Amino acid sequence: MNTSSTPTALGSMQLCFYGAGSMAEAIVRGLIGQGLTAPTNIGMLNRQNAERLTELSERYGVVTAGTDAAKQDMIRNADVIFLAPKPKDAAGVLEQLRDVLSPNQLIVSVIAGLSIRTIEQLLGRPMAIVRTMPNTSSTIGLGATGISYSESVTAEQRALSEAMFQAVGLTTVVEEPLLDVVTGVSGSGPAYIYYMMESMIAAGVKLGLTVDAARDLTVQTVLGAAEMVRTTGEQPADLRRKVTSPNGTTQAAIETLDAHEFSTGIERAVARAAERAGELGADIERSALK
Ligand SMILES: NC(=O)C1=CN([C@@H]2O[C@H](COP(=O)(O)OP(=O)(O)OC[C@H]3O[C@@H](n4cnc5c(N)ncnc54)[C@H](O)[C@@H]3O)[C@@H](O)[C@H]2O)C=CC1
Ligand SMILES: O=C(O)[C@@H]1CCC=N1
Repeated sequence: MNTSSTPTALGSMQLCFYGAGSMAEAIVRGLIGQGLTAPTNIGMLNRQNAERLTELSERYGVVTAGTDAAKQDMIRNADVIFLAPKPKDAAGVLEQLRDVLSPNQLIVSVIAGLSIRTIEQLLGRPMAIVRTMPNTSSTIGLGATGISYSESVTAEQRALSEAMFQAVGLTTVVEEPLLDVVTGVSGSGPAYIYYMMESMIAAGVKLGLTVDAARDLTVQTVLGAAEMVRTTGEQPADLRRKVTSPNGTTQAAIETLDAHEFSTGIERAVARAAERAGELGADIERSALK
C-alpha cells in the first residue's frame, strides 16, 4: 500500500479506543476533524464511566460500549486497537485483551514508558505493535508524535499508522528507546509551555493588565514565536538575539531567567520526564513478570 491510498484503507477500518480519556479524545477529534474516517468507524470504551462515554458519543458521534459483552464485541471487530489507559492500568488492560485479540489486529499504544517487549509479554505472544508518544495538540491537528514498530508490523501497517498520526500533526519514527526522550520533549512538552504562559499571564495581571489583555498578548506571543521558528527556519537562539537589544529590556529579563537557572531547569525537566517514562515502564514490566 502506498501512503496516498492509506486514508481510503483507513476509512473502511474499525478502530477501537481502549481507554477514553484526554489522549484518546485528542486523537479521535483529530481523525474525525481531518476527515480521515467516519465517527461510526470509531469505537470507544472505558472502565466504568458511562457519563464520559455518553459525552463522547454526543460530541463526536462515535460508537461506545458500556457492557462487558459490547466491549468484547467492539474489541473483536476492530482492525486497529488503540491502547490508551493510564500506565498504572496498562497491565490489567493487556491481561484482559490477551484472550480476545486475534493475530491480524494492529495494536497502537500511546502509553508512556510501556515497551513493545512488555506489551508482548503481557499479551503472551508477539504481535503487530505500534508504540507511539503523541501529545494533546493532536486535538487541533498540531500534534507531534514519535513512533516505533515491533518487528512484525508490515510496511502497509506502518503507512497506515503514520497516516493516522500525520492526520493529527507531524510524526517522527525513532528507535524505541528514544520514545522516552520524545516523551520528555513533546509528549509532556505542551505542559511546559502552558506553565510558562500561566506565569506570563499572572505577571501581566499583577502589573496592571486586564486578564483578557494579558492572555491575548501571551497567546499571540507564543503563537508568533513558534511560527517564526517554523517559517523562517532560523535557530531559536538567533531569533532570541534579534529581540535582545544590548542593555535593553529583554537582556534584563534573560539575565533574570538565567539567575533562576531557566535553561538548566528546562533541561532537567525534559530529562526527568524521560527518566520517569522509563520508571513507569519498569513498573508495568514488574506487573508483567508477577
Ligand atoms: N495526556 C497526555 O498529554 C498524553 C498521554 N499519553 C498517554 O496516554 C494514556 C492515557 O492518558 P490520558 O488520556 O491523559 O489519561 P486519562 O486518565 O484521561 O484516560 C485514561 C482512560 O483509560 C480508561 N481505563 C483505565 N483502566 C481501564 C480498563 N481497565 N478498562 C478500560 N478502560 C480503562 C479510563 O477509564 C480513562 O478513560 C497514558 O498511558 C499516557 O501515558 C501519551 C501522550 C500524551
Ligand atoms: O504525564 C504523563 O505521564 C503523560 C505522558 C506524556 C504526557 N502526559
